[in-house]
Amino acid sequence: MMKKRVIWLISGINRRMMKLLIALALIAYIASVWGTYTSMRTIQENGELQIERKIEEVIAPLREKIRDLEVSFTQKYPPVKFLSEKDRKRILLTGGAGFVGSHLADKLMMDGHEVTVVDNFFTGRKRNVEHWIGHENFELINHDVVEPLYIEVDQIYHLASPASPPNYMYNPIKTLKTNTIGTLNMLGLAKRVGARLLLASTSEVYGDPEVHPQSEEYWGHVNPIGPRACYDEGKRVAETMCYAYMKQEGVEVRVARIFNTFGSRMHMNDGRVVSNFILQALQGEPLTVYGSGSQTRAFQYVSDLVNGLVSLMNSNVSSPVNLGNPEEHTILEFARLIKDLVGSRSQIQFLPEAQDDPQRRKPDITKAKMMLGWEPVVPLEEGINKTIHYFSKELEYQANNQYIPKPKQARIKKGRPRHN
Ligand SMILES: O=c1ccn([C@@H]2O[C@H](COP(=O)(O)OP(=O)(O)O[C@H]3OC[C@@H](O)[C@H](O)[C@H]3O)[C@@H](O)[C@H]2O)c(=O)[nH]1
Repeated sequence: MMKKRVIWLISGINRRMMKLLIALALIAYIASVWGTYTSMRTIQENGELQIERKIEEVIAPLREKIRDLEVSFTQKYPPVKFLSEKDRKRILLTGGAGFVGSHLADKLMMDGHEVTVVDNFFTGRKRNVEHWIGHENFELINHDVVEPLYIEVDQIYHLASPASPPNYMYNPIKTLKTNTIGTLNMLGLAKRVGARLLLASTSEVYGDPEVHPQSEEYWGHVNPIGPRACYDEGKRVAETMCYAYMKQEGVEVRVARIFNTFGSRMHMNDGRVVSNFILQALQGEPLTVYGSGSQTRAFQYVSDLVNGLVSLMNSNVSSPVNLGNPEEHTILEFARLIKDLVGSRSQIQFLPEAQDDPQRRKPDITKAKMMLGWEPVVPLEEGINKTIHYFSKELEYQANNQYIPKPKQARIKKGRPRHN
């Protein structure tokens, strides 16, 4: 009965209806499959979105850190001028990580030159030039000028040598080697590559002067066998070498006779009067005056010296030139001035006078004024205040590193110092 009814129903549907029904069934099927597919997609997309959100949460702070690092990298160096190939010089700076050398490196870098600093780090410190490390115009080489150096340069500022009396007396043979063999090596390099060399000579070539103030014509009054001779005579023979290379080999030389200089980046243990007095005043310890304190000095701020050195290098003056500040003070006056500027209650303590200590010193800078148009511009008090600020910061830094420096005295060490 049932079977008959179905056959009757089917036979009642014509072919067209059949096709329509099949099409409808197909559409229904596709719609249901599509529905399942899209809902699965939504679930999947939601999942993916959540994962992405989670990843973003982790990555965002990292991305920020990278951005900060990129910013700090691009702002890392002090601004540097752009110089054309023609004006940009390749400059070698021996002793460039030291007190004066590092300030000179700053100026030459900021002027847009390519600077190679060479230092053996006896008194120089990496910290003094660390702000240039990685700069495309800057190179730092750990090298002792007593050994030859083979590089290509246009100018050489030859500053390598300990300069403070306790430091140069610490190892007199090494001081002599640095100023003689070291200078010969640098002159040899200048000759080979056709570079101009500026020697950082010193007011100490005038010894304990009998002429006052000291002009470049004065030949000096030096004890050749005293404790200062390693430096005084070392620099005197370095000058002699410069002029021998100039006359015999045609090397272009410049000789700066540098008078007492002070400023930031002087080593805490340097032992020179400015760093000693400031350190003692800041720490409330007695200011140690050697002898009666009636001996005189004239002090220049380091930025003035740096400008003088660059002017001299780029001038056509090949004979020696004094670079110093002619404002003369006794050491006792100087102790009182520093005590006042620090606002310290330190006492002044008189110690035995140092052997062969020059009694009077003051530069005659007529030549520098006339030939270079140079003279110091930083007033003494301004320079000292800047230096006091620097040393206070240094004391904080050292205290954080559990190291309290003590001023060094100008006494020769007992025993046989090492040298090489
Ligand atoms: O604690 C101290 C240190 C030094 N002094 C005195 O202060 C005067 C200056 O002494 P410094 O050690 O600062 O420097 P000096 O003038 O003796 O030598 C300097 O001369 C010129 C540069 O070339 C060198 O930087 C350095 O050799 C000297 O009379 C010295 O005896 C003190 O009275 N007390």
